[in-house]
Amino acid sequence: MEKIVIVTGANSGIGLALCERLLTEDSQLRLCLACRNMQRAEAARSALLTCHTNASVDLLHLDVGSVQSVLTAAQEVKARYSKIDFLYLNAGIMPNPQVDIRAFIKGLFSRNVINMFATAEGLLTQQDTLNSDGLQEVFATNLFGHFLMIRELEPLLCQTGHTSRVVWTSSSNARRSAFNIEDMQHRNGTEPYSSSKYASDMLSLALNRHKNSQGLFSSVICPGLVMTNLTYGILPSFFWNIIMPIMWLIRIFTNTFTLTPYNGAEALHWLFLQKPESLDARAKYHSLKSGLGTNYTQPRPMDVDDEMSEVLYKKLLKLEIVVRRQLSEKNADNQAHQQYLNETK
Ligand SMILES: NC(=O)C1=CN([C@@H]2O[C@H](COP(=O)(O)OP(=O)(O)OC[C@H]3O[C@@H](n4cnc5c(N)ncnc54)[C@H](OP(=O)(O)O)[C@@H]3O)[C@@H](O)[C@H]2O)C=CC1
Ligand SMILES: CC(C)CCC[C@@H](C)[C@H]1CC[C@H]2C3=C(CC[C@]12C)[C@@]1(C)CCC(=O)C[C@@H]1CC3
Repeated sequence: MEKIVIVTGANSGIGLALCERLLTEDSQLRLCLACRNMQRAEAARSALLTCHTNASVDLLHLDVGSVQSVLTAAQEVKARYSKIDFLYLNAGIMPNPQVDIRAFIKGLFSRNVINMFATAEGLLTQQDTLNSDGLQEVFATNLFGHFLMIRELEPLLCQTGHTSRVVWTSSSNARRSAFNIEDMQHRNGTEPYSSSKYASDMLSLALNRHKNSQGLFSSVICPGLVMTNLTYGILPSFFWNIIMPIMWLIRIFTNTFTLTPYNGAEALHWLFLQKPESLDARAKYHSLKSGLGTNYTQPRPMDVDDEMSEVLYKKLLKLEIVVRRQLSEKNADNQAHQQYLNETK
């Protein structure tokens, strides 16, 4: 039977590279590109079909940062498919990134230099905003929208006799010290990206605890440092091109500089080939590239604990109730307003 695979943020970067790799791996699979920008999604679909002429590639409109869009997209998925084999939760943003140059120069001469290049610890801050649902945008996009998607798709993801997988594209930038359980949306800090990625690590652990018995398995990956629209938002592309030889040099010391989307998608692809029972719920699977040019996947322990992941899971469930209520009130208001307009006409 054909495998159904959904990839969020599939129109560029690591998501698109993953789609390409999956179609090369299994020409029978049914791939669904879940994207907010349908023009770019069409372009991605055409590019994939150029190399894989007979492939089944569907498009789904999904703005994972909008509650209404997630609910509508999930309805559409339930109407189209009777099961989901893989749901890759890959869409992500890092708005208004700022590199702390002084911390970077200081770090260059410290013993922590390799770790600094691998994780960007102490180097990066972002400016976050509120979205139209009243949620912090980074939290809503990188974490909550995906959580809501899983909740909505539970009838397909948790079926007796069938195993489903969700895979989070996390980051080496995920850090416990950037996350505060009392402020899970990171309203008050300057590292919303790091916080949201750490939250996804914890949520994956909680999902495994609650859902493995219902056939749903969750994993977390880190793609390494990859040249994509996201990294071109941190420093301009010409700068990255100039320092490329240095980056190749750094790769000898930290294999995390995977650099191309193809390499970055290594762990996502590797997980597609693994049996879920063989995976470690507490591990993050890293895409790595050695100095000699070999791609490989390596599990590394995550800095997560059961207790905090459980608190986060409960808080997300509570927030889900709140946003659903707010949305139905908003929709009822809109309907009443529309009715009023029709009547006065
Ligand atoms: N590049 C890197 O070095 C690293 C990246 N990552 C993670 O990898 C993932 C993919 O990023 P990457 O390929 O690098 O960057 P890209 O910017 O190329 O890809 C991000 C994708 O997410 C989509 N997206 C963003 N916001 C939304 C939204 N609200 N709804 C639906 N789709 C959305 C983008 O679509 P659109 O075209 O509409 O913007 C795009 O397709 C992200 O989660 C990122 O955090 C992790 C570690 C390192
Ligand atoms: C190579 C140098 C001369 C200059 C690069 C310095 C920094 C801009 C980069 C060093 C480590 C990088 C890094 C990321 C962004 C760019 C760096 C800070 C990420 C945060 C990008 C997104 C992620 O999810 C993880 C990356 C970790 C490493």
